[in-house]
Amino acid sequence: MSVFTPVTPEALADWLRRYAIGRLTDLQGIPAGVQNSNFFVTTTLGRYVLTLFETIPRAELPFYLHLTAHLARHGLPVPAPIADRDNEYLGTLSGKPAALVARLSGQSDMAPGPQRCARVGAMLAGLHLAGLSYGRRQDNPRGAAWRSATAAQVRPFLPAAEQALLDAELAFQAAVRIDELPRGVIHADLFRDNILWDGEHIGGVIDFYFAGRDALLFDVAVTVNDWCCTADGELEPARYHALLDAYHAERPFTPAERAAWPAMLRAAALRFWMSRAADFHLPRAGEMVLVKNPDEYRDILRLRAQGVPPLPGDPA
Ligand SMILES: Nc1ncnc2c1ncn2[C@@H]1O[C@H](COP(=O)(O)OP(=O)(O)OP(=O)(O)O)[C@@H](O)[C@H]1O
Ligand SMILES: N[C@@H](CCO)C(=O)O
Repeated sequence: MSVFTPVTPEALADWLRRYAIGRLTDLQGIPAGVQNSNFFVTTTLGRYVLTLFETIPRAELPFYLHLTAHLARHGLPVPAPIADRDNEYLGTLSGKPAALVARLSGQSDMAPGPQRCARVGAMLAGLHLAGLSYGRRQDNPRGAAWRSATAAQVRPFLPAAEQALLDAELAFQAAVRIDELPRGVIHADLFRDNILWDGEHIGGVIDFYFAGRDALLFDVAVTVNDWCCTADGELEPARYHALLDAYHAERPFTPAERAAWPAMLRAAALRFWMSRAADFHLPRAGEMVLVKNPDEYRDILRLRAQGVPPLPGDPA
Protein backbone atom coordinates (compact mmCIF):
# COMPACT_ATOMS: atom_id res chain seq x y z
CA MET A 1 0.00 0.00 0.00
CA SER A 2 1.58 3.25 -0.90
CA VAL A 3 -0.38 5.91 0.80
CA PHE A 4 2.15 6.82 3.43
CA THR A 5 0.55 10.15 4.31
CA PRO A 6 -3.23 10.12 4.60
CA VAL A 7 -5.40 12.85 3.09
CA THR A 8 -9.05 13.30 4.11
CA PRO A 9 -11.70 14.36 1.57
CA GLU A 10 -12.41 17.41 3.77
CA ALA A 11 -8.78 18.56 3.77
CA LEU A 12 -8.46 17.97 0.04
CA ALA A 13 -11.72 19.76 -0.78
CA ASP A 14 -10.41 22.73 1.16
CA TRP A 15 -6.99 22.58 -0.55
CA LEU A 16 -8.60 22.35 -4.01
CA ARG A 17 -10.05 25.83 -3.51
CA ARG A 18 -6.58 27.02 -4.51
CA TYR A 19 -7.21 25.58 -8.00
CA ALA A 20 -9.71 26.24 -10.77
CA ILE A 21 -10.69 22.59 -11.34
CA GLY A 22 -14.15 22.48 -9.73
CA ARG A 23 -15.32 20.61 -6.64
CA LEU A 24 -14.04 17.28 -5.30
CA THR A 25 -16.32 14.34 -6.10
CA ASP A 26 -14.03 11.36 -5.39
CA LEU A 27 -10.70 10.55 -3.71
CA GLN A 28 -9.00 7.12 -3.91
CA GLY A 29 -5.57 6.10 -2.61
CA ILE A 30 -3.45 4.34 -5.28
CA PRO A 31 -2.01 1.07 -3.99
CA ALA A 32 0.94 0.85 -6.50
CA GLY A 33 4.21 2.77 -6.38
CA VAL A 34 6.79 2.83 -3.64
CA GLN A 35 8.23 6.34 -3.52
CA ASN A 36 5.36 8.75 -3.00
CA SER A 37 1.79 8.86 -1.74
CA ASN A 38 -0.50 8.91 -4.77
CA PHE A 39 -4.27 9.42 -5.07
CA PHE A 40 -6.79 9.47 -7.89
CA VAL A 41 -8.79 12.69 -7.55
CA THR A 42 -12.01 13.36 -9.43
CA THR A 43 -13.64 16.77 -9.50
CA THR A 44 -16.63 18.21 -11.30
CA LEU A 45 -14.21 19.26 -14.06
CA GLY A 46 -11.81 16.35 -14.54
CA ARG A 47 -9.63 13.46 -13.36
CA TYR A 48 -6.27 14.03 -11.73
CA VAL A 49 -3.51 12.35 -9.76
CA LEU A 50 -2.44 13.93 -6.49
CA THR A 51 1.11 13.16 -5.36
CA LEU A 52 2.51 13.86 -1.91
CA PHE A 53 6.31 13.69 -2.22
CA GLU A 54 7.80 11.60 0.56
CA THR A 55 11.54 11.60 -0.17
CA ILE A 56 12.60 14.00 -2.93
CA PRO A 57 13.81 17.34 -1.51
CA ARG A 58 11.38 20.17 -2.24
CA ALA A 59 14.05 22.20 -4.03
CA GLU A 60 14.44 19.44 -6.68
CA LEU A 61 10.74 19.12 -7.47
CA PRO A 62 10.37 22.11 -9.85
CA PHE A 63 12.85 20.42 -12.24
CA TYR A 64 10.51 17.43 -12.60
CA LEU A 65 7.23 19.35 -12.68
CA HIS A 66 8.44 21.86 -15.27
CA LEU A 67 9.96 19.00 -17.29
CA THR A 68 6.64 17.19 -17.62
CA ALA A 69 4.92 20.51 -18.40
CA HIS A 70 7.51 21.09 -21.14
CA LEU A 71 7.14 17.60 -22.61
CA ALA A 72 3.33 17.80 -22.52
CA ARG A 73 3.55 21.11 -24.40
CA HIS A 74 5.53 19.22 -27.04
CA GLY A 75 2.69 16.74 -27.46
CA LEU A 76 4.10 13.83 -25.45
CA PRO A 77 1.69 11.74 -23.36
CA VAL A 78 3.08 12.72 -19.97
CA PRO A 79 1.21 13.87 -16.84
CA ALA A 80 1.13 17.65 -17.19
CA PRO A 81 1.11 19.37 -13.80
CA ILE A 82 -1.88 21.56 -12.95
CA ALA A 83 -1.14 25.14 -11.93
CA ASP A 84 -3.01 26.67 -9.02
CA ARG A 85 -4.57 30.14 -9.03
CA ASP A 86 -1.20 31.62 -8.08
CA ASN A 87 0.23 29.89 -11.16
CA GLU A 88 2.26 27.47 -9.00
CA TYR A 89 2.65 23.72 -9.60
CA LEU A 90 3.92 22.85 -6.15
CA GLY A 91 1.91 23.27 -2.94
CA THR A 92 1.81 21.75 0.55
CA LEU A 93 -0.78 19.26 1.80
CA SER A 94 -0.70 17.21 5.03
CA GLY A 95 2.70 18.78 5.67
CA LYS A 96 4.24 17.34 2.45
CA PRO A 97 5.14 18.96 -0.87
CA ALA A 98 2.17 18.17 -3.11
CA ALA A 99 1.23 18.48 -6.79
CA LEU A 100 -1.75 17.66 -8.97
CA VAL A 101 -1.14 16.23 -12.43
CA ALA A 102 -3.40 15.12 -15.25
CA ARG A 103 -4.64 11.55 -14.91
CA LEU A 104 -3.69 9.61 -18.03
CA SER A 105 -5.53 6.61 -19.39
CA GLY A 106 -4.32 3.05 -19.82
CA GLN A 107 -2.70 0.07 -18.13
CA SER A 108 0.89 -1.12 -18.11
CA ASP A 109 1.80 -4.25 -20.08
CA MET A 110 4.40 -6.53 -18.55
CA ALA A 111 4.56 -8.83 -21.62
CA PRO A 112 4.83 -6.47 -24.61
CA GLY A 113 5.40 -7.67 -28.16
CA PRO A 114 7.56 -6.11 -30.89
CA GLN A 115 4.87 -3.63 -32.02
CA ARG A 116 4.60 -2.08 -28.60
CA CYS A 117 8.38 -2.03 -28.28
CA ALA A 118 8.52 -0.09 -31.55
CA ARG A 119 6.10 2.49 -30.16
CA VAL A 120 8.21 2.81 -27.05
CA GLY A 121 11.35 3.33 -29.14
CA ALA A 122 9.71 6.08 -31.20
CA MET A 123 8.27 7.75 -28.12
CA LEU A 124 11.63 7.68 -26.31
CA ALA A 125 13.31 9.38 -29.28
CA GLY A 126 10.55 12.02 -29.25
CA LEU A 127 11.07 12.55 -25.55
CA HIS A 128 14.81 13.05 -26.12
CA LEU A 129 14.26 15.48 -29.00
CA ALA A 130 11.68 17.54 -27.09
CA GLY A 131 13.93 17.56 -24.02
CA LEU A 132 16.71 19.32 -25.93
CA SER A 133 14.87 22.64 -25.58
CA TYR A 134 14.18 22.24 -21.84
CA GLY A 135 15.93 25.03 -19.98
CA ARG A 136 16.44 23.65 -16.45
CA ARG A 137 19.46 21.53 -15.62
CA GLN A 138 19.78 18.68 -13.14
CA ASP A 139 22.26 15.84 -13.58
CA ASN A 140 21.11 12.23 -13.69
CA PRO A 141 20.92 11.37 -9.99
CA ARG A 142 22.02 7.79 -10.82
CA GLY A 143 24.84 8.76 -13.20
CA ALA A 144 28.41 7.44 -13.43
CA ALA A 145 29.57 9.09 -10.18
CA TRP A 146 26.62 7.64 -8.26
CA ARG A 147 27.30 4.18 -9.70
CA SER A 148 30.94 4.21 -8.54
CA ALA A 149 30.09 5.59 -5.10
CA THR A 150 27.27 3.09 -4.57
CA ALA A 151 29.45 0.21 -5.76
CA ALA A 152 32.00 1.08 -3.07
CA GLN A 153 29.26 0.99 -0.40
CA VAL A 154 27.66 -2.24 -1.58
CA ARG A 155 30.87 -4.19 -2.40
CA PRO A 156 31.63 -5.43 1.17
CA PHE A 157 28.24 -7.19 1.29
CA LEU A 158 28.80 -9.18 -1.90
CA PRO A 159 30.28 -12.69 -2.24
CA ALA A 160 33.76 -12.91 -3.80
CA ALA A 161 32.55 -13.83 -7.30
CA GLU A 162 30.24 -10.79 -7.39
CA GLN A 163 32.99 -8.54 -6.07
CA ALA A 164 35.18 -9.71 -8.94
CA LEU A 165 32.39 -9.02 -11.44
CA LEU A 166 31.88 -5.57 -9.95
CA ASP A 167 35.59 -4.71 -9.94
CA ALA A 168 35.97 -5.77 -13.56
CA GLU A 169 32.93 -3.74 -14.58
CA LEU A 170 34.05 -0.59 -12.78
CA ALA A 171 37.47 -0.87 -14.43
CA PHE A 172 35.79 -1.33 -17.81
CA GLN A 173 33.38 1.59 -17.30
CA ALA A 174 36.19 3.90 -16.15
CA ALA A 175 37.53 3.90 -19.71
CA VAL A 176 34.14 4.74 -21.31
CA ARG A 177 33.82 8.38 -22.44
CA ILE A 178 30.13 8.73 -21.60
CA ASP A 179 30.45 12.54 -21.45
CA GLU A 180 31.32 12.62 -25.15
CA LEU A 181 28.03 11.05 -26.28
CA PRO A 182 24.99 13.17 -27.28
CA ARG A 183 23.39 14.38 -24.04
CA GLY A 184 20.05 15.72 -22.92
CA VAL A 185 17.25 15.07 -20.47
CA ILE A 186 16.62 11.38 -19.95
CA HIS A 187 13.73 9.61 -18.21
CA ALA A 188 16.23 7.10 -16.77
CA ASP A 189 13.64 4.60 -15.46
CA LEU A 190 11.47 3.78 -18.47
CA PHE A 191 10.48 0.31 -17.32
CA ARG A 192 7.30 -1.45 -18.46
CA ASP A 193 5.41 -0.35 -15.35
CA ASN A 194 6.00 3.30 -16.26
CA ILE A 195 4.09 3.22 -19.55
CA LEU A 196 0.30 3.05 -19.67
CA TRP A 197 -1.28 1.55 -22.80
CA ASP A 198 -4.58 2.85 -24.11
CA GLY A 199 -5.39 0.25 -26.76
CA GLU A 200 -2.28 0.15 -28.96
CA HIS A 201 -1.41 3.77 -28.18
CA ILE A 202 0.78 5.02 -25.38
CA GLY A 203 -1.71 6.73 -23.08
CA GLY A 204 0.91 7.80 -20.58
CA VAL A 205 4.56 7.84 -19.61
CA ILE A 206 4.82 8.31 -15.86
CA ASP A 207 7.30 8.51 -13.00
CA PHE A 208 9.88 11.06 -14.13
CA TYR A 209 11.44 11.27 -10.66
CA PHE A 210 14.79 9.81 -11.74
CA ALA A 211 15.04 12.11 -14.77
CA GLY A 212 18.12 14.22 -15.34
CA ARG A 213 20.83 15.14 -17.80
CA ASP A 214 22.98 12.33 -19.15
CA ALA A 215 23.89 10.47 -22.35
CA LEU A 216 20.70 9.86 -24.34
CA LEU A 217 22.06 6.42 -25.16
CA PHE A 218 22.06 5.49 -21.48
CA ASP A 219 18.27 5.97 -21.48
CA VAL A 220 17.94 3.75 -24.55
CA ALA A 221 19.99 1.09 -22.75
CA VAL A 222 17.85 1.25 -19.57
CA THR A 223 14.75 0.85 -21.73
CA VAL A 224 16.09 -2.03 -23.86
CA ASN A 225 17.30 -3.94 -20.80
CA ASP A 226 13.75 -3.97 -19.41
CA TRP A 227 11.55 -4.11 -22.52
CA CYS A 228 13.51 -6.49 -24.76
CA CYS A 229 14.57 -9.26 -22.36
CA THR A 230 13.51 -12.86 -21.90
CA ALA A 231 12.86 -14.05 -18.32
CA ASP A 232 16.54 -15.10 -18.21
CA GLY A 233 17.78 -11.63 -19.15
CA GLU A 234 18.73 -12.54 -22.73
CA LEU A 235 17.94 -9.98 -25.44
CA GLU A 236 15.01 -11.14 -27.54
CA PRO A 237 15.80 -10.24 -31.19
CA ALA A 238 12.33 -9.23 -32.45
CA ARG A 239 11.64 -6.78 -29.59
CA TYR A 240 15.25 -5.55 -29.56
CA HIS A 241 15.32 -4.65 -33.24
CA ALA A 242 11.77 -3.24 -33.20
CA LEU A 243 12.56 -0.80 -30.38
CA LEU A 244 15.95 0.28 -31.72
CA ASP A 245 14.87 0.64 -35.37
CA ALA A 246 11.91 2.81 -34.33
CA TYR A 247 14.15 5.01 -32.15
CA HIS A 248 16.76 5.29 -34.93
CA ALA A 249 14.07 6.38 -37.42
CA GLU A 250 13.30 9.42 -35.22
CA ARG A 251 16.78 10.22 -33.88
CA PRO A 252 19.51 8.41 -35.82
CA PHE A 253 22.28 6.93 -33.70
CA THR A 254 25.71 8.52 -34.21
CA PRO A 255 28.90 6.51 -34.90
CA ALA A 256 30.10 7.33 -31.36
CA GLU A 257 26.86 5.91 -29.97
CA ARG A 258 27.23 2.76 -32.05
CA ALA A 259 30.71 2.27 -30.62
CA ALA A 260 29.55 2.90 -27.04
CA TRP A 261 26.42 0.74 -27.19
CA PRO A 262 27.73 -2.46 -25.53
CA ALA A 263 29.21 -0.36 -22.71
CA MET A 264 25.95 1.55 -22.25
CA LEU A 265 23.88 -1.64 -21.89
CA ARG A 266 26.39 -2.73 -19.23
CA ALA A 267 26.29 0.66 -17.45
CA ALA A 268 22.48 0.53 -17.40
CA ALA A 269 22.55 -3.01 -15.96
CA LEU A 270 25.10 -1.91 -13.36
CA ARG A 271 22.88 1.02 -12.32
CA PHE A 272 19.93 -1.23 -11.42
CA TRP A 273 22.10 -3.98 -9.91
CA MET A 274 23.61 -1.34 -7.64
CA SER A 275 20.37 0.44 -6.68
CA ARG A 276 18.64 -2.84 -5.90
CA ALA A 277 21.67 -4.17 -3.98
CA ALA A 278 21.86 -0.91 -2.00
CA ASP A 279 18.13 -1.10 -1.18
CA PHE A 280 18.70 -4.70 -0.05
CA HIS A 281 21.94 -4.35 1.96
CA LEU A 282 21.72 -0.72 3.07
CA PRO A 283 18.05 0.07 3.76
CA ARG A 284 17.67 3.62 5.03
CA ALA A 285 15.70 4.10 8.23
CA GLY A 286 12.26 5.54 7.62
CA GLU A 287 12.44 5.04 3.86
CA MET A 288 9.82 2.80 2.33
CA VAL A 289 11.36 0.88 -0.52
CA LEU A 290 10.00 -2.22 -2.16
CA VAL A 291 13.22 -4.20 -2.70
CA LYS A 292 13.44 -5.70 -6.16
CA ASN A 293 15.74 -8.66 -6.87
CA PRO A 294 19.34 -7.42 -7.43
CA ASP A 295 20.40 -10.78 -8.94
CA GLU A 296 18.25 -10.12 -11.99
CA TYR A 297 20.42 -7.16 -12.99
CA ARG A 298 23.68 -8.85 -11.92
CA ASP A 299 22.81 -11.61 -14.41
CA ILE A 300 21.85 -9.10 -17.11
CA LEU A 301 25.23 -7.42 -16.62
CA ARG A 302 27.04 -10.75 -17.02
CA LEU A 303 25.09 -11.50 -20.20
CA ARG A 304 25.67 -8.06 -21.77
CA ALA A 305 29.40 -8.36 -21.12
CA GLN A 306 29.39 -11.44 -23.40
CA GLY A 307 28.41 -9.28 -26.39
CA VAL A 308 25.30 -7.65 -27.91
CA PRO A 309 23.98 -7.14 -31.44
CA PRO A 310 24.93 -3.73 -32.93
CA LEU A 311 22.75 -0.64 -33.09
CA PRO A 312 21.11 0.19 -36.43
CA GLY A 313 22.98 2.62 -38.68
CA ASP A 314 26.24 2.73 -40.59
CA PRO A 315 29.46 1.66 -38.89
CA ALA A 316 31.90 4.50 -38.15
N1 LIG B 1 -0.65 10.58 -14.22
C1 LIG B 1 -1.14 9.36 -13.98
N2 LIG B 1 -2.21 8.92 -14.65
C2 LIG B 1 -2.74 7.69 -14.42
N3 LIG B 1 -2.24 6.84 -13.49
C3 LIG B 1 -1.18 7.23 -12.79
C4 LIG B 1 -0.55 8.50 -12.99
N4 LIG B 1 0.48 8.60 -12.14
C5 LIG B 1 0.50 7.45 -11.43
N5 LIG B 1 -0.48 6.63 -11.82
C6 LIG B 1 -0.79 5.31 -11.26
O1 LIG B 1 -0.24 5.25 -9.95
C7 LIG B 1 0.68 4.18 -9.82
C8 LIG B 1 1.83 4.62 -8.93
O2 LIG B 1 2.52 5.72 -9.51
P1 LIG B 1 4.11 5.76 -9.60
O3 LIG B 1 4.63 4.53 -10.27
O4 LIG B 1 4.49 7.07 -10.15
O5 LIG B 1 4.47 5.65 -8.03
P2 LIG B 1 5.63 6.27 -7.23
O6 LIG B 1 5.56 5.70 -5.87
O7 LIG B 1 5.53 7.77 -7.34
O8 LIG B 1 6.92 5.81 -8.00
P3 LIG B 1 7.65 4.37 -8.09
O9 LIG B 1 7.11 3.65 -9.30
O10 LIG B 1 9.09 4.74 -8.26
O11 LIG B 1 7.34 3.67 -6.85
C9 LIG B 1 1.09 3.81 -11.22
O12 LIG B 1 1.42 2.47 -11.34
C10 LIG B 1 -0.16 4.17 -12.03
O13 LIG B 1 -1.07 3.09 -11.99
N1 LIG C 1 12.66 0.52 -12.08
C1 LIG C 1 13.36 0.37 -10.83
C2 LIG C 1 12.49 0.67 -9.64
C3 LIG C 1 12.50 2.11 -9.21
O1 LIG C 1 11.85 2.95 -10.06
C4 LIG C 1 13.89 -1.07 -10.70
O2 LIG C 1 13.34 -1.93 -11.42
O3 LIG C 1 14.78 -1.33 -9.93
